[in-house]
Amino acid sequence: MTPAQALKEIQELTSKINYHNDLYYQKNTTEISDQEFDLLLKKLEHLEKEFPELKQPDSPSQRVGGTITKEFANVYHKYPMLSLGNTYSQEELEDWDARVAKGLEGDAYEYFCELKFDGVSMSLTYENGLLVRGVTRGDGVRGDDVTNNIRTIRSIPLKVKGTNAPASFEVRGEVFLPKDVFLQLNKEREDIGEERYANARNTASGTVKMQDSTEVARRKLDCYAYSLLGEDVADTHEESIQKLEAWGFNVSPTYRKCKNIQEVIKYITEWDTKRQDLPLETDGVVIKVNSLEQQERLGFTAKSPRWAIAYKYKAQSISTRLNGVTYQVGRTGAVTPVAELEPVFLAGTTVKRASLHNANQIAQLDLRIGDYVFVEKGGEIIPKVTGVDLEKRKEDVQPIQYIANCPVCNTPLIRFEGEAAFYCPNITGCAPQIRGRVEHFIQRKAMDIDSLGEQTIKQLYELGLVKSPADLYSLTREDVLRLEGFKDKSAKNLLDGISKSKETPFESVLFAIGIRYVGKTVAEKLARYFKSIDKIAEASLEDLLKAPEVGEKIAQSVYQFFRNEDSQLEISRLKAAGLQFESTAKEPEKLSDVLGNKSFVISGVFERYEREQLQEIIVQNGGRVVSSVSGKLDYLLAGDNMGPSKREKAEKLGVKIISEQDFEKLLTGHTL
Ligand SMILES: NC(=O)c1ccc[n+]([C@@H]2O[C@H](COP(=O)([O-])OP(=O)(O)OC[C@H]3O[C@@H](n4cnc5c(N)ncnc54)[C@H](O)[C@@H]3O)[C@@H](O)[C@H]2O)c1
Ligand SMILES: [Zn+2]
Repeated sequence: MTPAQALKEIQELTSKINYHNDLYYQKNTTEISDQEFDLLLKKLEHLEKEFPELKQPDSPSQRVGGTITKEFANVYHKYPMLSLGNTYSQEELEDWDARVAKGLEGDAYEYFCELKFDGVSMSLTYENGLLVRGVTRGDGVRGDDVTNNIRTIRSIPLKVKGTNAPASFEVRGEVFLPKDVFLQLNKEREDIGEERYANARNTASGTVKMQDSTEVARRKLDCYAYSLLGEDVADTHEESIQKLEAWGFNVSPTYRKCKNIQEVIKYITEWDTKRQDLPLETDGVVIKVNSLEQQERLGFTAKSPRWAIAYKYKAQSISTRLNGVTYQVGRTGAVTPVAELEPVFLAGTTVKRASLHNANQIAQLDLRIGDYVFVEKGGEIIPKVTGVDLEKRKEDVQPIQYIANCPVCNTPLIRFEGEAAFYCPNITGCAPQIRGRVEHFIQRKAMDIDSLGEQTIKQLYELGLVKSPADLYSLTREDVLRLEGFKDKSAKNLLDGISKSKETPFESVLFAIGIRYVGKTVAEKLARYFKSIDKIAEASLEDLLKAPEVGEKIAQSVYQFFRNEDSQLEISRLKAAGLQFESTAKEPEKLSDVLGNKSFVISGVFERYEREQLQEIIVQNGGRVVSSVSGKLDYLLAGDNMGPSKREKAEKLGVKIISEQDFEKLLTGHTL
């Protein structure tokens, strides 16, 4: 290769890798697999070694991939947070072992193996036994201070156990979303018509950087601790891990000390299949030299330690024939394409179907029936199609024509602006949408009618007895006895269950009626704020936006829902059936008008009040709580750890920024 060719390639690789780094770390998405990414980086490193003078100033081989954000305060790391060198091959692992041996000049050494947890790394600082800071890796030198969010993670001790921890130390750990939590979260999102999250890692990373800690708490993040830093804290990594366990940190019990690289390889082989049963995603094994003194001797490169390496498992992928594409219609009318495959054995199970994200993905992959496609198993139960084996493509294969009509009711499909999915707009006449709405309605978090299940709903629909949730309330004993397997007693049970649901409180009813984007939390907030369905139905877009946590998307959806004739009819029938459409929660007493209709945005954490308490106090005293900073806002009530971007915006717009103490002054009638 000539230097000119090398330069061109180095420049191209540099900008390509930087592009994917930006997607991965800033936008929490990916366009290529980790393995492809790692291959690009290897290529670049290789070329840079051969032509060191051509290395670009922004080379990704010299820096940790992430960056800091504006939404959080930035903190310098006491010890830089680096990346890990990685390999996918046993041979390279043995080369690394040889380099370690050479670096240690013949001294004996041991390894310590841990699984490579796939989440986001976190630095946790403890002082006098208390958690004082949680900071993201950021660019490795500085990270985002996300302490408030980290405090919501139950497995991270706020106070360490025992009395023998040093006065000051730092713990490194991986924050992750357990697989089951991730699946549940996606199920809930699908249920209210939100797009599914692509994978658990990206979702964990996005969650850690959310502005609202109460929402973070609901997401149920978890954390595994894997390193301890401080002065004279331990002699070996093993000892650090034992201390972390003793102090109450959550350490994955999957680690093992290994005498040599052969034992390491045994560990790697063993966990390749066993790791599938772990509660979280893992993508490899991290191998560390056990002695901390030896770690120090081996030192670091620009972006990773020489005393550790990540052995990454190749994604479990296989190629098989795409026999066809079928389409599923969900409760919200969203159409999901499914790949029908020539059955193939992959990672312990036979795979016949795989998910195709949406029409865009089919076009992007340029999929054709009869193609050989690569199928990959990630954390999801259903495998996904990741690419086409072009070498095996036959000449006569035709591009896939995405369907134009609903596969169930034949209504022409529509697409909403800015969304990738196609929808069947026949809300009241399309079977899976109708059944899905009833299933949503009866679920535990909604009306909680456990005497009804999917099968019964299906039968009720097929017999023409239930076409909407309201129909449930006019079912008779005779109707129910027509269902297969129902006798006197079971029929009575079913009807009693339906009847009892009339007592379900308003906020659950509001969730049950299935307004798009209105999940349980939002329903609770709306119910609390507006008090009755009539108030919500009358609310203008502007009124809706004033409710806590309601943004443009939710406001639009709620507004449209109540202007739709079918929903109006359904609500009036449910009202007639006797469901609860008013909040019975006690009205917060009006205490005064001292805040004179002034508007407040609440941000950050407060010493003496919870956020919700502040909201209540403001309303009780004649003020209003709004969700975003604008020129019309009267006060930004700022607590600790408020995002700098909010502050900046308020300053720019000339909005008064007030403290907790200022707020108390306002309450006693002072002006500021
Ligand atoms: N697909 C893409 O477009 C894309 C883009 C950028 C990065 N990536 C992926 O991210 C990787 C680079 O990310 P990186 O620099 O964070 O490196 P890395 O994720 O490969 O390794 C370093 C990280 O491993 C984590 N880790 C998990 N378990 C650990 C343990 N037991 N001990 C120590 N650390 C542990 C830590 O969070 C640490 O920060 C790439 O190799 C690539 O796979 C993919
Ligand atoms: Zn349809």
